[in-house]
Amino acid sequence: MTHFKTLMPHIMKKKWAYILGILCLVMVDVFQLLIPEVLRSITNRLQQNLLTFEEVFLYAVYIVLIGIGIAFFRFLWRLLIIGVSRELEYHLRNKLFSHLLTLSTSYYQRHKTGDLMAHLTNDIHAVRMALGPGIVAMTDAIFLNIAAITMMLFTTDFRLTLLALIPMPFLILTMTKFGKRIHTRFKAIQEAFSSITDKTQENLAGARVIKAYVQEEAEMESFFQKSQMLFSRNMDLAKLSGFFHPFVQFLSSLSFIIAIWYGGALVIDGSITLGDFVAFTTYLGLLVSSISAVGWVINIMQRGSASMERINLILTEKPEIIDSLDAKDIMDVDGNITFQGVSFTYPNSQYPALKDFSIVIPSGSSLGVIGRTGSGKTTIPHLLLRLYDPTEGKIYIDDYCIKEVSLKSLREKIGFVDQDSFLFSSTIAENIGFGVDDYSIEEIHEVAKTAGLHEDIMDFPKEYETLVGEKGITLSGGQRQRVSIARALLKKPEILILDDCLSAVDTNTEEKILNALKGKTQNITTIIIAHRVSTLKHCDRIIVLDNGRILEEGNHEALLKNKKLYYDFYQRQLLEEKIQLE
Ligand SMILES: Nc1ncnc2c1ncn2[C@@H]1O[C@H](COP(=O)(O)OP(=O)(O)OP(=O)(O)O)[C@@H](O)[C@H]1O
Repeated sequence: MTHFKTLMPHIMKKKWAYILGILCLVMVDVFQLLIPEVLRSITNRLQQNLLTFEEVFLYAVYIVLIGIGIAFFRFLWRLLIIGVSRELEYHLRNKLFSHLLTLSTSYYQRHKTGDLMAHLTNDIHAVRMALGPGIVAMTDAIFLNIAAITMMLFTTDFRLTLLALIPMPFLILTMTKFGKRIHTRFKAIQEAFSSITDKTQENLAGARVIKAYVQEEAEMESFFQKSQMLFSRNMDLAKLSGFFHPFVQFLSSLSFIIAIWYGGALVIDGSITLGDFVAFTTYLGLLVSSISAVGWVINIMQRGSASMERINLILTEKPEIIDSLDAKDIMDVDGNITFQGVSFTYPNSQYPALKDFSIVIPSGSSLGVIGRTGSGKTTIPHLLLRLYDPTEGKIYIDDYCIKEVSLKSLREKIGFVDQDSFLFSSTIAENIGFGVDDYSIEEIHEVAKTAGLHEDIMDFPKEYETLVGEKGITLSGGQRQRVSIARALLKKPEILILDDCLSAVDTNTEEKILNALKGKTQNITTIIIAHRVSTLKHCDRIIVLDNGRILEEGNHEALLKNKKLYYDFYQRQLLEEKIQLE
């Protein structure tokens, strides 16, 4: 139960709803405990042949009133306790989601999406079940058990009560023993569920690749294996529960056997009345059902606790990249960028992605970055945005060391178009406006025009209101890239970084976009990362990266004269263009 500590502040805020709910629950139990007393009276009056029609009517009224009382208080406790559990679920879901968004990029590298989705669905559900229905069943079990035993002891016969209670310690022992095993098996189910959610998520996201590589059967096979694993773990739990519940019922029925055998004898020898016997067995019924519910309570609490433990693991995870204690906001900046002896190795990687990398990019200038794949190009914006912190060295924007400024203000200054061109499943206008609070449709049109996208959009049936499917699936690769460029421009950033985001457009369109961008980005420091020389040739300065180091630098003409790697890239591009023309 210690795992629920995380929710204590929220639980304390709702303590009155819980207390009132529990009082209502106790009222329901009190009404339930009145029923055996009514039955005792009726049976005694019947046995003595004293029951009149008026009395029968009166007893019927009592039963109806008890029913109304039960219904009324049951409605109230449901509203209060289940209501609170829903609120706690709501807070936990929001807390977990907000926390997940604060975690650093490296966290997502270590954890799978499906796993996190499972936390957000199954685990939160299990916690809610523990804090709502679990609390209800626990209160019921405690109150009804104590009250039923007290009533049995004091209103019938204490020897009969003690005898009927003999199986109860065995019942409790069985339930505690099984509880632990249920906990372990439930945890195993949750893990298998995470794994299958992850597989599903990955396969649906990669549906096109799977089809293109005719991997449907292989993927199905691997999915079936995971599904089989989930099934067999569920079966393990079902087997345990399947044995557990009947066994609990068997132990409880022993109490009835004792009650009928010894209680019957007491009625025959006149020590107790028939009414006492009927009331006693009704109390025993209440007792047994609430003790059996203890099994369910243990089960549900164990599940909730296992889930809360998993959720706590995420909640206690500290983001690696955070604001320093005295972080200040970057105010107006010119956009000078300085990398000073920066080295960086990705977590889980053995090789540095950047080695002793130093460069000064003056404000308003453009820097082209080219290099073989894996040479460290994308790592430059990753470090500048503080998605990761360098292992060595420092990065400055103007005179601000980026580690000493607030992440929010740093990232607000930078417009980054990454290779993935990730789009959300909303309209084109909303995708362009993502991250900007206040924009007009005219501004959206303007940035779309600069990104060479406006005409394409106007051909869509709903123009800017066209819904792009999940991840922009209804747009072409080039259109997705241009939506991402427009999104970055709308931010009006001081620094603009385009990471290989023109690779899916032809060289003519690329030329047009670059020209339009040039007009709009004169005062913006621009970093353009590309594989094609054509994308970079107009940059003020170009660097060629190799193995995380600068191999060459200069402008297009100077680099061509060098006749090194840049020249090779250029020749290759010319050759590719020639082949395409033929
Ligand atoms: N998240 C990561 N975790 C571990 N290693 C990484 C990660 N991202 C990149 N790397 C490694 O760091 C090195 C530099 O990667 P980077 O993405 O900067 O290269 P790049 O030049 O942009 O490549 P490309 O042209 O293919 O985009 C590569 O060896 C790559 O394998």
